[in-house]
Amino acid sequence: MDDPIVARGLNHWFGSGEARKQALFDIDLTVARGSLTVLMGPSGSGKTTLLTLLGCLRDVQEGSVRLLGNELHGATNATLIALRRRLGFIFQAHNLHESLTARQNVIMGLEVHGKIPAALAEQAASHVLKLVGLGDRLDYLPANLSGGQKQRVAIARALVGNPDVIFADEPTAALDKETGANVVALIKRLGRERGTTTLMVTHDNRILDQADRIVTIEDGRIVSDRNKGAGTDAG
Ligand SMILES: Nc1ncnc2c1ncn2[C@@H]1O[C@H](COP(=O)(O)OP(=O)(O)OP(=O)(O)O)[C@@H](O)[C@H]1O
Repeated sequence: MDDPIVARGLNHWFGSGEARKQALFDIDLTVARGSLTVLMGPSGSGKTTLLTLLGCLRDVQEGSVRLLGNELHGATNATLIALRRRLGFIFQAHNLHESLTARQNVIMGLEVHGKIPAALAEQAASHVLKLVGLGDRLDYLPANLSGGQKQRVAIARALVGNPDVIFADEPTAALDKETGANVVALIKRLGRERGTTTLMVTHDNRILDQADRIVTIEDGRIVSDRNKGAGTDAG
């Protein structure tokens, strides 16, 4: 099977004219199916820019990104929309709907898949909320949840649609030790059992220990690529 993420000669700029600044330089990266890859590096090094480019949240300006077999450079809107349905995003700003309960927020993660019978959607949402340790908070509103609990709702929402690829930006920052470990264990299990591929920006040591691979970016360039598991290789 094709590698789910293949970037070649990826360059990216922000701004225009005199203010134009290059954020990524000639990035080559191949990510193996089912692996957990961590992106790390100093603030401003380009981690989020790379994550959002690979996750089709930003247009590719120069170079190639093949995501799940589809070229993103010049891709049509229809292709991008279809692809996004196969992705799960966990970002720090959890963007939960304040008027919806935890379970209803997670059900929102299924809506991109079209109409799903309500009972089935509720069952799926309850199941993932239990997996992230919120089985006793299904009907709570975000206002009545802690920061870490809200983050877990956002994680459940990203996972409920069985994404092929998960893109995560510091997903465990607001979590206590045990919950953070549980979330990573869940991501690892999805990788093993379903071949879910995860690319994650983090400095969390608990995750670095568990990662298959650690890619370090500095000043928009990959400066180190450490393969801890088998089967993955630098692009
Ligand atoms: N929308 C933008 N407009 C202009 N410059 C930007 C924009 N987004 C990012 N940059 C610049 O691109 C570079 C890379 O930023 P990026 O957010 O990818 O870094 P990062 O490694 O994710 O940083 P952090 O760890 O602080 O989140 C930085 O110099 C940043 O200032």
